Amino acid sequence: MSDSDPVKGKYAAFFRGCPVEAELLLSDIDSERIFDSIADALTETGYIVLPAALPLGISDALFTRIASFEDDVFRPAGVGRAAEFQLNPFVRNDEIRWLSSGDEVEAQYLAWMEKLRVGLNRRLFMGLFDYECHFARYMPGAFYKKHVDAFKGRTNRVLSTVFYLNPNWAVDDGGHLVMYEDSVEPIAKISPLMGTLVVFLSDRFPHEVTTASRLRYSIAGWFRVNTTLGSHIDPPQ
Ligand SMILES: O=C(O)CCC(=O)C(=O)O
Ligand SMILES: [Fe+2]
Repeated sequence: MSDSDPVKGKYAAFFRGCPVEAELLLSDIDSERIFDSIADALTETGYIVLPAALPLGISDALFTRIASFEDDVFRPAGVGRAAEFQLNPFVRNDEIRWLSSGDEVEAQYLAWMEKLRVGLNRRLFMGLFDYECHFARYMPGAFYKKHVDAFKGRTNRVLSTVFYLNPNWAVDDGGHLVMYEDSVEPIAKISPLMGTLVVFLSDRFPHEVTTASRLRYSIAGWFRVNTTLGSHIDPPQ
């Protein structure tokens, strides 16, 4: 716990002697501030890049987990949902594995995203209903061509997240997330560096993953709104 931070400093004396509770509470104070920044950025520009949003222990554990998976844990990623799902290796050739709360480490990531969901609904009334996410592994040479995660009015995915798990990534390694808005010029070019979290409005920013020269790990996820219609319970779109 650091006394130099004004908010932490204020509570430091109070919590001296009970470090576990203090750290837990302080990490909540940290995440509330991060949720403020995310909410402000979504209102102002529609996206944010945060170099170290989650507690370091969670990033490290997620990296250890994805790096320990055998090859057969991953499935080739496809394009389109449900009945429209198809493999299209000319568009993307990464491999994925969905997260589930059955694993302790994955549960910690999902729990942080649940706090973010509640935090954003409270601040922006976004009506975020649930969250789904998968690990992604891009082998050297893999890419994901320019796409949007959601088409306006045709999807229940409203907010995209990407979290990177690549220690010591160099600019020359490629594998950038390149984001566009209205023009052909990119608005952002993001290195997939360990601990970086990107959050953006799903229907607003076409984006691509450029070819990487080394193995690239990430967790891509989407907050969804509930689009239950009549007898169709939250249909996939
Ligand atoms: O890994 C990334 O940087 C982005 C991945 C992506 O765009 C997606 O999975 O939809
Ligand atoms: Fe995407």
